[in-house]
Amino acid sequence: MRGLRPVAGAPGGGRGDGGTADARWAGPGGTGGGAGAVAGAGTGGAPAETGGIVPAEGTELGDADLIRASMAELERSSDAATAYFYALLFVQYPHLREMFPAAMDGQRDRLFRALLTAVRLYDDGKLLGDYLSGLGRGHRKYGTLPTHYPAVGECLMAALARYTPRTWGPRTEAAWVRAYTAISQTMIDAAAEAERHSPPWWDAEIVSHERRTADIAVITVRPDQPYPFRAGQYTSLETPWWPRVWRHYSFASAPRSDGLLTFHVKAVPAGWVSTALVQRARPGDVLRLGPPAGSMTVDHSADSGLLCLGGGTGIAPIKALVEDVAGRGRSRPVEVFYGARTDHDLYDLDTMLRLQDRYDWLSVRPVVAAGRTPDAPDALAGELPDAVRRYGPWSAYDGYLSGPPGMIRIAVETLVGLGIPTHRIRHDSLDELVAQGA
Ligand SMILES: NC(=O)C1=CN([C@@H]2O[C@H](COP(=O)(O)OP(=O)(O)OC[C@H]3O[C@@H](n4cnc5c(N)ncnc54)[C@H](O)[C@@H]3O)[C@@H](O)[C@H]2O)C=CC1
Repeated sequence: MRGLRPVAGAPGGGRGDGGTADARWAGPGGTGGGAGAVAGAGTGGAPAETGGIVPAEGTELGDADLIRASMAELERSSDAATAYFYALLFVQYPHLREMFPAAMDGQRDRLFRALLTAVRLYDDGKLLGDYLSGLGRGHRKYGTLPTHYPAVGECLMAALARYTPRTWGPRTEAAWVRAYTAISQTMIDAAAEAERHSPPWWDAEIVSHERRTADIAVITVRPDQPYPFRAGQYTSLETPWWPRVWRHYSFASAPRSDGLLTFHVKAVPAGWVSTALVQRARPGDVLRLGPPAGSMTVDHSADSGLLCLGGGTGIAPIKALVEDVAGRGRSRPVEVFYGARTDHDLYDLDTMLRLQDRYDWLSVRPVVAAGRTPDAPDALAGELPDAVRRYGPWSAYDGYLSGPPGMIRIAVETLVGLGIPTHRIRHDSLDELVAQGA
């Protein structure tokens, strides 16, 4: 796999032959060690022919093609395949069950989305490496060990073999074995590296809980150890009420000298974690936080202006970005469009307007989708992307987008149409956002 390092000490001989015949999943072997050999794909075979990982020149593309074709076939039965995968995993390795939430619905989607993301990034070694490293660091909070990867690999191969009958064969299996071995090793290495300087999770006590509307709370926590992160990033969060159910929340402030962290949470229908956080959580309750993630951060080496669109609670990381720019003490135009369904939903408008009063480089424009706006008489009417189109020019700005996935998709199109190239538009992964906040 391009861009991924070869597995140090991977079992097998490393023919790099593009996957003829009998490759078997044998598990990664490098840092952290301990990942023993297992038979693959239910075929009960000999240890792997997986060594080398980066196949000989010319065979890489073959692997990518084989895996993409396999994923395209899998997509049609992804629900059944992931259900089969987990059923097999828990039957064969019952001790792993306790690492997963009681209800597995969301978890099934997560596995499939992670695979899709890895396949989508397959040809971009840097992005793929970053993504997998983040995944590896994030898995520490679940108690994932290097020895767990072969079990997952074995069940994944079995699920692929069963649910992709048209594309499955020795070459595809070999391609998957190489890919999974490289993926696991990258995750294991990243986890081992993170272990040297940070805990697997942070306990964080709620120190303030402020209900802003019937369904939105602003929650501030004190982590038990210093929590390093950058403005614009997010974390994963677990509540005591829903063990092993983790949800993502963006930090609503830049790092503060008192070490406190703030989140904006909206209770969404059927959102167990968000509803518990808004309705049940109180000061004194202790949450768990995973490591920081996300790359919607400010490039302080540039001078370009920031065009920020924050939809609903998506205003949280935008506020953090504004504080970050302010903290650098340099004037840099920052234009914030803050959208909500109704004026009543502009729960953080006062804070944003106070920031605007303080900084002459900052402009904040509320945008309300629906009807009359007695609570925010100056608000623009319409959807966020439409409002942005009425101003500009924006081609010299970098775009920062935060909010519902539908808004982000349309805003990307809008900003590209207004002359901002995609590489200068930042937002969190839409795959991650789908699971955000629920
Ligand atoms: N880092 C991030 O990107 C963050 C994302 N979020 C996400 O933001 C969302 C916030 O939810 P709510 O407050 O209920 O937002 P909401 O549904 O009330 O919408 C907020 C704004 O987005 C606009 N919008 C929504 N869907 C749109 C679409 N399809 N096209 C164009 N504009 C659209 C609305 O008009 C409104 O201005 C959640 O999905 C949450 O997961 C929250 C925090 C951070």
